[in-house]
Amino acid sequence: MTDTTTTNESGPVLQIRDLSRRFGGVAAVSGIDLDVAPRETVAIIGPNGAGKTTLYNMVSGRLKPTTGTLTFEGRDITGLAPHRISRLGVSRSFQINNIFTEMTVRENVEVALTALHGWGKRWFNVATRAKPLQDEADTLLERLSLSELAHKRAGTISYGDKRLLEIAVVLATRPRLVLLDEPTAGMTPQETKRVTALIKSLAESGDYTFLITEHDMDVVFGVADRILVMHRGEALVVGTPAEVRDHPEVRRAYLGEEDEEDAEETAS
Ligand SMILES: Nc1ncnc2c1ncn2[C@@H]1O[C@H](COP(=O)(O)OP(=O)(O)OP(=O)(O)O)[C@@H](O)[C@H]1O
Repeated sequence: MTDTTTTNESGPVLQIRDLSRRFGGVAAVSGIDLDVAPRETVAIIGPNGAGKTTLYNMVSGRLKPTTGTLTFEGRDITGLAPHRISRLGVSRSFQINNIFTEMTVRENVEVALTALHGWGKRWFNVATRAKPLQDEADTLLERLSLSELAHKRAGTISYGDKRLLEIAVVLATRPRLVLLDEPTAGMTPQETKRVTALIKSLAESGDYTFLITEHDMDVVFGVADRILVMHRGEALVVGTPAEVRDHPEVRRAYLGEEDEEDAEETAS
């Protein structure tokens, strides 16, 4: 059996144990074990219907597990509501609908920062005066390559930039675990390349811990420290990109469910 856990001196950020979810007779996720260490980037991949979304939705609280446990920083979060899990420090990207389109790019980040600092509705007054907050917003915009768009209305920027802004907003809440759900979905190849490089640099900064689902294998192999490969609800293998790439069962799972050309791309 594959060991899908890892040990870390300071303990895992996220610990998944024997996690399962059934929908009637369908075992969407079965007996998943996974540890995500601090500052690690773990990607979940697998063919269509493998159970990635179901697993991801259990971690964020959108779905309750049928059995098993989820532990975040030593605390049992199994079955907690999404907002409670989020308040504990697990932030997920929302695919753009957490962006205020009428506000500028910078204001969007400032709103998220004021929420973090607990200034609530006074955000605008505070935001226009508080230098540390502005500096923090600038730093985040710079990290996401959005500085040049800081004064543009968020509704007017490109799709790829909106996704980056959305990541900036998520990071502004200083999450200790960031869930990115298909961060490059719907992007042009150029946008995908740019976003992949940025996620990689954020991951390499050592400031964040990421759990990512993604269909694009170039993105996955470009950013992940470890990859969990799911197949029919189960963990087929977890390992480094090199281990996963060379794993015969992974090749077979993809070869079995995709056409040969796709599978070769996946494995290359
Ligand atoms: N709400 C639901 N009700 C019934 N069955 C479901 C439900 N959600 C998922 N399933 C089933 O659970 C299995 C896993 O689905 P899931 O969406 O988690 O897979 P996935 O790996 O995310 O697939 P994809 O890559 O196509 O998004 C599939 O057989 C799917 O049909």
